[in-house]
Formats: sequence, C-alpha cells, structure tokens
Amino acid sequence: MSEQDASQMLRIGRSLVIAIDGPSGSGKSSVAREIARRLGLAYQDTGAMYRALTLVCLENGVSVQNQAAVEELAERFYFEQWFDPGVGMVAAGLDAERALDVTDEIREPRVSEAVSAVATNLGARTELIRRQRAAIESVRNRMVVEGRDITTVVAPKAEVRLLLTASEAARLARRGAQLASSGEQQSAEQLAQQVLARDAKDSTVVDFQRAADGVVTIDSSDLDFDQTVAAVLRLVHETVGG
Ligand SMILES: Nc1ncnc2c1ncn2[C@@H]1O[C@H](COP(=O)(O)OP(=O)(O)OP(=O)(O)O)[C@@H](O)[C@H]1O
Ligand SMILES: Nc1ccn([C@H]2C[C@H](O)[C@@H](COP(=O)(O)O)O2)c(=O)n1
Repeated sequence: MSEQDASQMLRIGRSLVIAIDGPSGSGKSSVAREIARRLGLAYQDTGAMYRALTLVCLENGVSVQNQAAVEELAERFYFEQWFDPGVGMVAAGLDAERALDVTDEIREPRVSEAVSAVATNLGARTELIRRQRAAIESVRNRMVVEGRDITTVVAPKAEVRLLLTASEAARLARRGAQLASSGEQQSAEQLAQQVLARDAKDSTVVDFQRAADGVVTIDSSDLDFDQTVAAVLRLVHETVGG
C-alpha cells in the first residue's frame, strides 16, 4: 500500500479496527505498532494491561494465585496506555495518585513468569476486556489492537481480523535475539519456558493458535519484519480498500 492509499484511508472518518492475535513471539506487537504508525491509527497492546495488573499484584502483596483478590484488584487498579504508536508508554498503580510509569517494569521476567496466572483468571479477564473495548471506543474505533482474543472476543466485528503466526523455531529465535539485544542472557530452557510454556497455559482460556471463522492467517515464519508488515498492509487494502 502506498502512502497515498494510507492517507486516503485516514481521511475517511469511518471505523477501522484492525484486530491481531497470535502466539508469543509471532511479532504481533512490533508489526501492529508499525501498521498503526503507517495508517495513522491508534495502537493498543492488550498484553500490557495483563502485565500491568500482574505487576500491581506483585508490588502490593496480592498473590496472583488468589483468584478473588486478583479479580477485585482488576476492577479498581489504575491503568493508562498511550495509544500513539510512537510512544508506547504505560502507567499503572493501585489508584491514580499512586500510579507510576511502568513501561519497562511490565517486561521484567518476574512479570512474564506470573502473568499467565492473571490472564487465566476469568473474572479479571471480564474486567480487562471491558476496559479494552472502552479504549477502542475512546478513539472512535480507529485502532490497531493486538493480543490473544481480539479477533474472537474483544472486537469480533473488527473490519480486519488477522491471526499472525510463526513456527516455534522462528518464535524462539526472534525472542532470543530480542532478549540478547537488550542484554538479557537466557538459557534455551528459560526461553522455551517464557515462550512455549506461557502459550500452553494461556491457551487454556483462549484459542490463539487457530483462526476463527472470518479471521485471515498470515504465517510469518519465512518473512522478515518488513515483508510481514507489507503482507498485513496488503490484507488491510484488500479488505477495506484504500
Ligand atoms: N517477521 C519477522 N521477522 C523477524 N523478526 C520479527 C518479525 N516480526 C517481529 N520480529 C521481531 O521478533 C521479536 C518479537 O516480536 P514481538 O515482541 O512483536 O512479538 P509478540 O508476538 O508481540 O510477542 P509477545 O506476545 O510475547 O509480546 C521482536 O524483536 C520483533 O522485532
Ligand atoms: N488479549 C490478551 C493479551 C494478552 N494475554 C496474556 C497472554 C500473555 O501471557 C500475557 C502478556 O501478553 P504479551 O505481552 O506477552 O503479549 O497476557 C491474554 O490472555 N489476552
């Protein structure tokens, strides 16, 4: 899609929700952010909300295994995400007064290790899904939203619904390279735990391994980042025109 096509889509004040799901390391966040940037849309990383709630539990002595306490906290914790794809900042805390910039903290290994317990808490999910839908409405339905249940639960009527997949080997290699570039050393076992074991646990409550009816699959195993972005832009163009 040319820049002109993208700007034509921008001028039309219609809804354009692009829903992207997929397993860990498939490239959802980085690709979704770039698509939002190119099309001038807002960007919502829903995994950041699950991570922020997990961090608030850990920082305030709430066991992530305590289902009732996590659900109760989900309903009252403060969460804010900047929807500009160039910013990517997240603030969270027990309430607005105590909220802090947690953009980096939510990516720490202690959060990645604990987040599945929160993501599989169905009561907490109900509240986070409500907040995610409200976020889409707050930008008049012009947003790229990525996660695990966006195409099926959060925004099943999105104009574009995409499952972004990649082979296990590609996902492990990508996550390994990403961690290495940020100076984090992880054994093959830790890496597999972070990517594959987390997916196995998360997929007990949502199916992000197979495309639901009407959801298009893009397998990026043999595509580089730019080729994947181009494939998604083509899909958007074919689906909603330019
Ligand atoms: N098609 C691609 N080819 C090579 N590398 C890619 C591709 N897509 C994304 N990447 C890189 O892979 C890494 C992981 O991508 P990203 O964090 O976007 O995955 P994710 O699906 O959002 O994972 P998670 O759900 O665990 O947050 C990043 O460093 C990203 O730049
Ligand atoms: N819509 C979503 C988004 C995320 N999750 C879960 C899955 C992960 O364990 C965790 C963090 O997500 P990530 O930042 O790795 O994409 O949150 C979910 O269940 N539903």
